Amino acid sequence: MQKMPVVMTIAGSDSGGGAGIAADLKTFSMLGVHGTCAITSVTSQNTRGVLTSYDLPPEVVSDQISAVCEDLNPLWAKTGMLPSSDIIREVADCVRRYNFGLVIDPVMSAEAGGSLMRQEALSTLIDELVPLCDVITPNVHEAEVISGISIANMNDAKKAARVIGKKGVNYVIITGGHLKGSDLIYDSASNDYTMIPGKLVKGGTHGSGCTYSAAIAACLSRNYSLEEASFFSKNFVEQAIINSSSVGRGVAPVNQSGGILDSASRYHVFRNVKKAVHLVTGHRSFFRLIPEVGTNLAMAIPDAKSTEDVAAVSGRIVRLENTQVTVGDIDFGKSSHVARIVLAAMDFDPDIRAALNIKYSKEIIQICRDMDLSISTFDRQQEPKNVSTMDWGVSEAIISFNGSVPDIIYDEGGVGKEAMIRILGKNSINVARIASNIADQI
Ligand SMILES: Cc1ncc(COP(=O)(O)O)c(N)n1
Repeated sequence: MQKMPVVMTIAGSDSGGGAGIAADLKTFSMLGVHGTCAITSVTSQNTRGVLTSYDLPPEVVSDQISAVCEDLNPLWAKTGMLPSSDIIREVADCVRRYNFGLVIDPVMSAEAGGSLMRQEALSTLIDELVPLCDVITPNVHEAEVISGISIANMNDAKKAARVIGKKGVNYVIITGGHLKGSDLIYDSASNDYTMIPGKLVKGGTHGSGCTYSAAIAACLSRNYSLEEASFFSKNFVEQAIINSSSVGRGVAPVNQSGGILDSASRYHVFRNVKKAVHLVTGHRSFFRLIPEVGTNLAMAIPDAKSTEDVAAVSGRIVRLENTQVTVGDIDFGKSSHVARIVLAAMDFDPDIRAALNIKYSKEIIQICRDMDLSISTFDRQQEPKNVSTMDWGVSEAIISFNGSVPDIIYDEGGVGKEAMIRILGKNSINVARIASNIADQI
């Protein structure tokens, strides 16, 4: 039997399942560590805010921590909601007694409203627990409160991080919802700063801070360096935000499984495109089908929303004498043309996720007919101004085919526009096989 790292969260419960121990345990589970928990407070909460909270007696908090530590021996823990000075002191005693590594997420209030910490507890946290921790992960607002410095830009964030570092923390990570999406890591031993670049992603963020600090603790327990842990955790939270779902009427909770599903489907699509590219580049006569503009072969992840979700050959497949070669690597977001064909087809049938373009000739269309492929067409002369040809043409061909996606969509070109055939299918290997069959016959 394999041995999983054990990680503990010391935090509040959120009845709405979005933040606190719910977010932490979901994160631990997604990151392959065994999650344990010590509950500090039971909040009656939903996506619209905290209604009431009931703090557990401090000794019940330390009892839970002891029960976990004396059996499961977690090497890392994270704290979330620590509502009172008494609870913070119990936690500090436990950190000294059991000596686990500690990540502090200095939770002060709920995003949707409601304080999660008594006023007097803040100085206890700073004076008695912060000096015992390895990493603290405040957002900009929390960093302002702890450091007393107001933060408008990266320079202010650096000053605040230094002040917080002086309280006895090894690493301060200021998370960047307000720093244009970038995070700042301050290493107080070497006085170094590292920026982890990011982007502001759209989606629900309830539980994002909890998820981030839980991911850091999980990564550290798997022996990631702090920089690797922050890089990974940032990406994990971005994916959790992008994949959030509005399960209630307030702020949508993040979805920890989003990133993993996304990476898994990207990996699957990447491999599929790679095999498909091998099929056509290894074919003895595929070059005969390559149009002037080159061929591309694209496949989208399920639920693709933009060309970023579609993998293709970055510089297309081109003819080189009597062979065909790829120019550039397979990657997501590198094809606009063929990727748009896929996205347009997916609007009609989400199962059709791959496309490949080849040159047009009457002979090739006849071969397609003989192969019993379904065929539709559009006329470039009819194209309205200010539309994307791929979106418009592909939709036209599908609409005139009674709304279902045919195997082949072609057009005979226009002034300065090369005529083209597109092969569509469920995955890129399928369309590459069809292309190879056509090439066999030409
Ligand atoms: C029990 C508990 N812990 C932490 C948070 C903060 O999370 P958020 O700021 O995303 O609401 C919360 N709302 N509830």
